Amino acid sequence: MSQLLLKPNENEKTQGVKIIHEVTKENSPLKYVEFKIVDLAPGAKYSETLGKKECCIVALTGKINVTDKEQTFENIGTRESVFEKKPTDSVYVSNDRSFEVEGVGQARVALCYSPSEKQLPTKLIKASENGIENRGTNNNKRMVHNILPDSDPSANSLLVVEVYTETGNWSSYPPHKHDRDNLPEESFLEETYYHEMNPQQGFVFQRVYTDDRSLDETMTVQNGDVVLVPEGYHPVGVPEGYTSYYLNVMAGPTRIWKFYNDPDHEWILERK
Ligand SMILES: O=C[C@H](O)[C@@H](O)[C@H](O)CC(=O)O
Repeated sequence: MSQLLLKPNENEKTQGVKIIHEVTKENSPLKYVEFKIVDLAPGAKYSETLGKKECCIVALTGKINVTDKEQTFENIGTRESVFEKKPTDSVYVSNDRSFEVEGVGQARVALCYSPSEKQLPTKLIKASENGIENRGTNNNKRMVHNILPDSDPSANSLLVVEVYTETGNWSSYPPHKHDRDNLPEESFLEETYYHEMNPQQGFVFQRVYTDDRSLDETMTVQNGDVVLVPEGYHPVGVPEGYTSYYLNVMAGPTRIWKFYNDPDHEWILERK
């Protein structure tokens, strides 16, 4: 199995707190992005102290209370399933702060991390503040919720977005990459994908590949899997009958999302 494909692995940290995914600089090829999926039982609490990194706490499903010991945000979260296809609430917490997340009911939380030196204000990112984009044409259509885009100055290096791709469509397509620190042509952003499928037994194909094909992995990705994108193009194809969801975390030396399309496939953008 590809080293870039991570299957969910339940690790009960404390009673009612299960770590489903934990991607760190120590256990992955990534140097900027770190990521966790945490399941919280009602009343269960997960806490963490951040060093020189920032965190976007995404209420994926269910409701949570979040505090950074100075502010508390209660009952945040808008959906019981990501496939309700509505934006959710998130909380940004900066470097050198602590936070605690409590499950109000059963909840799944994504913790999205990247490097941060200059402490910024803790911020509730309300669902209603997510920019919604409908991208693409033909069978390349997808809906994007911009949770923490590069147009939002609330973070130092972190970018967070969620994407819905319907039956028989492709997203992160035409294949694009952002693996060179070469602005204005291209920015270098590592990326993680946290995938969900509806119905749950579904799968998508995701390819991660470089121009020289020194990296060229095509993965069958299932519900709850994480895909790491240290470099390269990273298109996703969704089979007939299924809806794909993924949460993207991106970070690199400069907080700009400037991607470069694979020249072999960029022509599809010219179609009417
Ligand atoms: O680089 C960003 C990720 O590949 C996705 O967020 C992608 O942009 C989603 C899409 O536009 O299809």
